[in-house]
Amino acid sequence: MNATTPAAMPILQVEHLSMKFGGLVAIGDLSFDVRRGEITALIGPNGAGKTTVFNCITGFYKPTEGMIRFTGRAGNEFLLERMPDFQITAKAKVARTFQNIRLFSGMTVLENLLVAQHNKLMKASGYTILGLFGVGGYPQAAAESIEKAKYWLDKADLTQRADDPAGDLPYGAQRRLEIARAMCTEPELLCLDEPAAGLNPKESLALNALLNDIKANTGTSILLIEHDMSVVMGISDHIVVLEYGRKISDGTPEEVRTDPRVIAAYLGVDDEEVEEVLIEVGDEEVIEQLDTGPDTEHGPEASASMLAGPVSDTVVHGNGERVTVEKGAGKAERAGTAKPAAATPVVSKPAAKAAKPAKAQPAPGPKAETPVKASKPAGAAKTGKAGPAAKAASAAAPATSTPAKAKAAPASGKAAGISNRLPAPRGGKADDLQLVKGIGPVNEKKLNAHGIYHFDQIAAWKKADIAAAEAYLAFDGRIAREDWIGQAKALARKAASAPATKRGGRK
Ligand SMILES: Nc1ncnc2c1ncn2[C@@H]1O[C@H](COP(=O)(O)OP(=O)(O)OP(=O)(O)O)[C@@H](O)[C@H]1O
Repeated sequence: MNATTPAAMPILQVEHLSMKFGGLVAIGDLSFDVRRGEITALIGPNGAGKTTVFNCITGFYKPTEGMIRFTGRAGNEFLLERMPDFQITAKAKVARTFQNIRLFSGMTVLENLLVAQHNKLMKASGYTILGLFGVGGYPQAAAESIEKAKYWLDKADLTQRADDPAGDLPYGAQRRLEIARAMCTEPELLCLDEPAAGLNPKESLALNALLNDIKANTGTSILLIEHDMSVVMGISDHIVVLEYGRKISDGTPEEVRTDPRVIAAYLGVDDEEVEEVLIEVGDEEVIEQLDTGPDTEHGPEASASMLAGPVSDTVVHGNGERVTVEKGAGKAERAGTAKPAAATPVVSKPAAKAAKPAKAQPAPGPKAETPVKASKPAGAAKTGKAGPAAKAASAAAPATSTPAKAKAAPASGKAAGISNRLPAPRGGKADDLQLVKGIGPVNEKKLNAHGIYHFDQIAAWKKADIAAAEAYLAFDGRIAREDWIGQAKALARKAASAPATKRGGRK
């Protein structure tokens, strides 16, 4: 088999794709391949253009420019941008699921799988009532459809629920049913839009198993949009990263997870996960340099998309390598807050960095396997790194490290918009805000930078403060969802009654 046989050809070639909505460029000159039989993930921060790419591939949108070439198993070639959506499904055999589950919730699980095969059954009936009464190939097609439905019920671990209404299934099972239903159409390419959204870790594992099974046993190629990095990194062969509608990285999970441009785009994950990714990458200095807050010149005030143009910055790695990083897609940037003074690199920071000798990059291979916690000491053990000493110093004297930020807090006050900021922690000792579920180390740092150090400050937040904090942390609705105020009130009460020494205790 040579490189030009259909089996060796990518199943999908996206070439110079652009999609404009009026003046907004949702996708700009995007090119990437989906290789046959592989799982390709499309990731990026919210609004990066992922769903728009899906909508162009599946015919929901006609792209402004560019070509989407689909090559089937038999060598049949289609230019999807020229086809109506129903033909993309029927002829090119591209199936998709949506961000929001779209099942027939009143039908049983089995019926959902049979309905998916409606076209095939109608064809077998010859589109006549006689077909339904057994004339022609209908009975055989009906039997095959039931067999196929049973097969996918089993694969999706739904056999026990076959007769239950689809709407009664738990969320994770509904997601698997959607995929099983799509698979009943025997697609060559399966496009999944955030299949792990809302799943718990156990359900995510079940989803991974189902997708791996599809890859191993059906020959269906998978293109998925996903924010859940455990799914993306766990099952993808190939990852394409978008930011502001442009491709910023394209490679294996290992290549992408260590790409500073991807780290800058925060892998489309929440702040706590960013920290984990950076620790895994082993280059803590990158986050320090990227954590400079929103860019006022190129940020969301100018545009929610790439109209603002790429924002470049040069990041110096621990090993002395200088890498130009395109920034600006961070959720905080899009939140529309002005750049807080606290976020501006303090004068001492570059000096401290300059003093740091080059550090060895950890070997890429085993690092991916290394648990986050285990990789921490490795980072700290890097040759001659000044960081650990600095960290030790800050651990020993937290009050002296926070005031540096605190001094900057008043300047950032107006931008922050949180009413009860403090210039410094009371008594020089901040509460351990990480005790509030949903506040990780990165968010604690950000809150401190905004003059929030104590549980009672969070407990006293009003609606406007929550909105301001969410804009800064880029947590739409999360503070209310996780009841930070309630948690903080309880923690404040506990802290008030506990001896002073316990206030800063970790979880
Ligand atoms: N029909 C539309 N009309 C106008 N603008 C649109 C339309 N569809 C998408 N956009 C814009 O295009 C940009 C990309 O949106 P898209 O939904 O593709 O991003 P995404 O990466 O899928 O985001 P998310 O992860 O939040 O789903 C956004 O700025 C969005 O507002």
